Amino acid sequence: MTFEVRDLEFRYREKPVLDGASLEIRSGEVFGILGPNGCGKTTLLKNLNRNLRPNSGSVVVDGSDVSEMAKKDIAKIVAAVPQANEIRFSFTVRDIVAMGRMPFQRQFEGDSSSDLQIVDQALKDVGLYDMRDLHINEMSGGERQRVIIARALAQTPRYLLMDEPTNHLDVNMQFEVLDLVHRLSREKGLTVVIVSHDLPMASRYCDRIAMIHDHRVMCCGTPEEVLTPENMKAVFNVDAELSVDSKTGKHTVLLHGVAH
Ligand SMILES: Nc1ncnc2c1ncn2[C@@H]1O[C@H](COP(=O)(O)OP(=O)(O)OP(=O)(O)O)[C@@H](O)[C@H]1O
Repeated sequence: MTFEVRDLEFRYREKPVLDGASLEIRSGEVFGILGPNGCGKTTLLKNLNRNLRPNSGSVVVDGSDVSEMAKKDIAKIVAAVPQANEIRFSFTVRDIVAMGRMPFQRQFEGDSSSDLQIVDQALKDVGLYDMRDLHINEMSGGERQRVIIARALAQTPRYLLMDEPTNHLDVNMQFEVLDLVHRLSREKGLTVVIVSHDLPMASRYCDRIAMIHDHRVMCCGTPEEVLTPENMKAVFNVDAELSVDSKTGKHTVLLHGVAH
């Protein structure tokens, strides 16, 4: 089972963003999409679940072209955690997480007991079970972010798309959230696609990384293959190196500064 992007071209009106982007995301991996501001990471992510449609090329999930699938069928397989989590109405946390079950329900059908179990598990997974009856507008930015992650988990997806998921989170919560999705990937085979600016976090958690540069996938591979000093200089103009954290044995990126 894979998520494939084949020779994708995407323009906003006349503005070319992606031109010939191709990659393959493998089942069960944590896959990072990195690149500088404005290179098209969010645009690529939105093409994966047909939030946007490419001008040419295709996106194929588990053998099916997403352009030929019903939105509801895509939502049964692919859940998204978008970047901005504006929720205008005052729903409770539980109500919002329960929205993740909608692709599996008929119109006007209520939550079944198995839906409720899945919702409660998602709330526990993100540490919000005790806050389930609060209204979303009573919560902090980081707590809201976890509500949106729980809603996506309640979709019981095979693929979880996360756009800068740790943006509003303090460092402890960044580790909690990334540890959680990493564990779900290992234990339940969830495939996680993360758009990020955080090179140390990406190198620590991602099995493979795609670097977007000059409208295409410049390189794709393991952190060792992609996060070379040469690539980080070429793409971000920084002097940086991939290193192994002596305490955890995990990858990290040492950022020395602007390249000269
Ligand atoms: N709705 C839109 N209409 C027109 N141009 C857009 C739109 N959304 C994004 N763009 C432009 O397309 C380009 C790619 O945007 P995108 O958000 O995909 O980049 P990104 O790599 O995710 O950026 P960042 O790291 O800053 O979040 C940018 O130049 C952006 O200004």
